[in-house]
Amino acid sequence: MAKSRFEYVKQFERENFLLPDTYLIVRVDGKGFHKFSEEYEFSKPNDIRALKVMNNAAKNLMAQFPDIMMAYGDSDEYSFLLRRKCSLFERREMKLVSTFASFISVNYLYEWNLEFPEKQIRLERLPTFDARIVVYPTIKHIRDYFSWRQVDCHINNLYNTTFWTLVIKGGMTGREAENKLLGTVSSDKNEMLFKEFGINYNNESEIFKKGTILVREYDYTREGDDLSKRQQQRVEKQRKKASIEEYHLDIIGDTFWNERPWLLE
Ligand SMILES: Nc1nc2c(ncn2[C@@H]2O[C@H](COP(=O)(O)OP(=O)(O)OP(=O)(O)O)[C@@H](O)[C@H]2O)c(=O)[nH]1
Ligand SMILES: [Mg+2]
Ligand SMILES: [Mg+2]
Repeated sequence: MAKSRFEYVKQFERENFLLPDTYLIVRVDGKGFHKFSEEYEFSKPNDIRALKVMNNAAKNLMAQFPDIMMAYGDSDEYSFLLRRKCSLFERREMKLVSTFASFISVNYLYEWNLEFPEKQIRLERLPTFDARIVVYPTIKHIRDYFSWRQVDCHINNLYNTTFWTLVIKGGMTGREAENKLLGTVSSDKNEMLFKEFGINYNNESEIFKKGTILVREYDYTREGDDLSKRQQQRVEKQRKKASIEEYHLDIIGDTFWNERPWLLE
């Protein structure tokens, strides 16, 4: 094909092919959801319907890309684990990051319209998401990564639950509640909720306390380099057909990982 004299500009493009044989985690996060949640009047501290929108958008993403083995989400964020052998977009970083960000944004809007037909999204505040991708070499990193996000969910949720209880039930201003919580640890907040408001934090919904785990569940066949082309295609097909299950587990710990060896194949 004849090249135009302008074609040389293409040489300036750069591509980052992510390290092969490593786990990839893509994390998406809603842009300015503090404002977004105020504008569309999310319940405080947690809006179960908004979480459902987020979870459904993440499920759509998993259904679209069978290389996503599992995902974890809370608040306005989701982390997706891509399998070690993933060759999606030839592991091109920019392709992966931009596709995930745009896919989650449009799916969030789509799912929002199904869940909240009464709350129309306005052009001035559309839901948009950023995305980043991190390469991890070992299973330990992946397990620690998901524990990190889940602990973060717990810490934020305990804080938000106490903060909004002080404001809504305790009649404090935001500033007053903030000051009261300054320097407190988990046990202080638990005690505050219980003693002053009769709320046992343990009885709060699991989805709020522990976040949501989405898992691609299927009959496990060991993969690896030694599979024939035919076997590989069979495993590939299985992965595509696999069901995507939603859990709200106490901890993403040993039992979770040991029961699902294919996630970290
Ligand atoms: N009331 C309410 N607010 C929520 C809920 N989920 C998320 N949010 C809001 O969304 C924010 C998400 O936090 P961040 O992602 O750190 O902050 P952000 O405002 O999105 O800012 P950037 O991510 O930096 O663009 C929270 O701080 C809350 O204000 C919810 O269920 N209810
Ligand atoms: Mg955000
Ligand atoms: Mg966030």
